[in-house]
Amino acid sequence: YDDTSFVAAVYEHAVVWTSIPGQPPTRQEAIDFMKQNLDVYREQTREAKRQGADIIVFPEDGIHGFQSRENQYFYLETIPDPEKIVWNPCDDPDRFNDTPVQQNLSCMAKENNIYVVANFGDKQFCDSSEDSSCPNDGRYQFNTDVVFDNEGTIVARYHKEHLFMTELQFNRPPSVEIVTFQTPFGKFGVFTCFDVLFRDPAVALVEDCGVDTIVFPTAWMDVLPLFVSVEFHQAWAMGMGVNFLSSNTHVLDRRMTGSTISTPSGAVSYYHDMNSTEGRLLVAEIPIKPIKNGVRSAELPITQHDTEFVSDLFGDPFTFVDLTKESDYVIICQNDLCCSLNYTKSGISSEIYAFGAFDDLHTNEGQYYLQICALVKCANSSRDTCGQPTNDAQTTFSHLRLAGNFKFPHVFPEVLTRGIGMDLAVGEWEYKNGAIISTSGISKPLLSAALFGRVYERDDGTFKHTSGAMEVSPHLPLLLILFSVHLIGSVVTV
Ligand SMILES: NC(=O)CCCC[C@@H]1SC[C@@H]2NC(=O)N[C@@H]21
Repeated sequence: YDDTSFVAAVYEHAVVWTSIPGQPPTRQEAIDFMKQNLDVYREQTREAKRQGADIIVFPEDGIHGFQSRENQYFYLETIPDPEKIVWNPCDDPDRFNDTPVQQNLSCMAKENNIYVVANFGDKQFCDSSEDSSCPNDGRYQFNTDVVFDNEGTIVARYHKEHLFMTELQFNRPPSVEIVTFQTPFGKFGVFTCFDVLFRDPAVALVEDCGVDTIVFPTAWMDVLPLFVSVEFHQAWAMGMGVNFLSSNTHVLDRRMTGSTISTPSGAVSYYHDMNSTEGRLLVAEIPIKPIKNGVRSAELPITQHDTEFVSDLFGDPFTFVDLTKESDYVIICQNDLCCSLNYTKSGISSEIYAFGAFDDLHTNEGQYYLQICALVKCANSSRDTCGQPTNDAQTTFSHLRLAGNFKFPHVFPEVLTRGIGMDLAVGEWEYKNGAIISTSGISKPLLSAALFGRVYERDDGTFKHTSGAMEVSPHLPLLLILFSVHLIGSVVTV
């Protein structure tokens, strides 16, 4: 690294694992399995260093795979808290019992003079007579990210806060952990996979701790059109104005692929491949201090929408309007959110696109409040397929401007096109003043473009829609004008 940039590496790993619930392995069998993954990690760490990397990130569950709670136990080590104990497992391997994974990772970091970020399971024993939250089996099993510095010392340990619904093998930590680590190439924050949908610790690391770069081990299952790994993780980097190093596991029968090295200007390097069974190393030079976007200006539509319909997008009833013309300016609203789209497209007439708004509680696979403006390719020519997953498209957009009147600050811009696999159209659009803008067009067929707003403020139930009794919107006068225009438009149409 120099004073302004460093070299980041992420490795998407095709994890070697087996799990037969009810038939736990012996500890030695578990170690032998993990060793197979660690051998790959060692080889990739060496290669990353050869390419100049200062830090390498490995994926969630990449060392032990996906286990039942009972089986997971045999893959766990007790990982000491680096805030309390300074430990270099490579230099001092016998300080604690039974720590082969930590020794292996620590020596990998030391031998290659590189920071290593890895995810595996931490066990912490507890006593229910002293700790009322202590699990029945007398131990916490934490989904854990561990960071080794370039000499092999453990410098950070993070226990995942927001476990995904299938992660019954792990426990949530007693309180949310906000974990940072300082390097010669900037301040880093760490969180894991499903955490990215929630405020703490993710947003706190950026807004309260001022980190420059997030390291993000993940085991992310794609869901088209708005939850594709590389699309969502690039969007988070752009929306939050930080570097984002996402390393995914590569398990195709679970729809897990897609890793990125992203900056606030978009992905510098990414990998997404549903055909190959191979892992992939990404290495890229990125700025130590990411340049953040300017403050968003409120974008407010001035006319109202055409014929509306409601269709489901990943469980959310979006209010959509379809794009009937080759070039148009359309507005669509739902609850407090109004979205505008200016576009020019060319494609075959059987393909339909819809532009929609969603402003409500998302309830599918977790509950969280969203405000989303989304342009989507419908799965077929029927309107009720708008929002359904499809990776088939032929229509291109030669001009695009997508905005919304978001009044909450966390908005993530997403663009997904059909390339050989999933494609992010890097360099063909920008996120500026709160809008997705493509002036010269997006060359590949468009699957989706969206402003994904996450309304953390409503999660605790104290903020409601402006139509509710709790709060009066500062935009109420404008919404009334919009609504009147809508009514007039409806009367004229009738
Ligand atoms: N390991 C995890 O924490 C996986 C969670 C990420 C999955 C994302 S979040 C919402 C979408 N639902 C999915 O099935 N995949 C997406």
